[in-house]
Amino acid sequence: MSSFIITIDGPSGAGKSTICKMFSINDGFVHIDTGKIYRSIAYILKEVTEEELNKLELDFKIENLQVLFIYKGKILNDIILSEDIAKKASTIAKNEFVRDFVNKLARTIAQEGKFVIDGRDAGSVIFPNANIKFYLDAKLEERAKRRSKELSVDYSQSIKSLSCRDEQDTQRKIAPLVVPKGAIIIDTTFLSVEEVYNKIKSYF
Ligand SMILES: Nc1ncnc2c1ncn2[C@@H]1O[C@H](COP(=O)(O)OP(=O)(O)OP(=O)(O)O)[C@@H](O)[C@H]1O
Ligand SMILES: Nc1ccn([C@H]2C[C@H](O)[C@@H](COP(=O)(O)O)O2)c(=O)n1
Repeated sequence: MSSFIITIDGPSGAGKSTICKMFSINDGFVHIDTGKIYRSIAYILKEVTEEELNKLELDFKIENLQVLFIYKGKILNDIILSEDIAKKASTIAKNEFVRDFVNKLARTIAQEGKFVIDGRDAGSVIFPNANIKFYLDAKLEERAKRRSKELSVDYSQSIKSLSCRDEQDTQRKIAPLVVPKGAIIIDTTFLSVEEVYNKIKSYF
């Protein structure tokens, strides 16, 4: 069994999922969004305990090169996009047992084929031997602008919730958001989506 793995890490709103989707459409990579696994757990479980998580039957299927996360027959991907779910996801992501669950699921999915995987620790912890690693960044103000446009929420509210998540995601003890060893850093603040994609492609 063999797989070709690209990891893309970075803070919320840096443009990771957007670029991963382009890799699916243009280059045939299966996209695994590890944030969606954290969000699914946050959405399903009222209280996230190790016992509840061990019983959790979170299924997945790959459709059109996207990994869909399924609970009791319901696809969760499009109903876990709110900033409230994201905040809860960021909070539960501090737990070691939650991280172990997510890492195991991501590795199970990426067994054979071409995968582009985004998150906070995709290249540092989940796939340290990835074929190529990227770290996308952007200024907080630009990320908040993007997020408030996408979710139709107030800009100052976006600034608040993104800074709170940045703080939690970079300061936690286990697998904090870092630039993975060997990752190529791209600041997307002043780049269009196409410019970011072309820059990444120039490294292949
Ligand atoms: N280079 C860019 N220029 C302008 N807007 C962008 C750019 N990249 C992404 N966006 C927009 O910013 C928003 C956030 O992008 P995206 O969801 O890809 O970020 P992300 O890094 O995956 O965030 P998260 O970790 O929260 O999932 C989207 O609405 C997307 O269309
Ligand atoms: N590899 C990952 C992916 C996600 N998380 C946590 C931290 C994020 O704030 C939250 C939601 O992620 P998003 O969908 O915004 O990418 O999930 C993490 O800790 N590690």
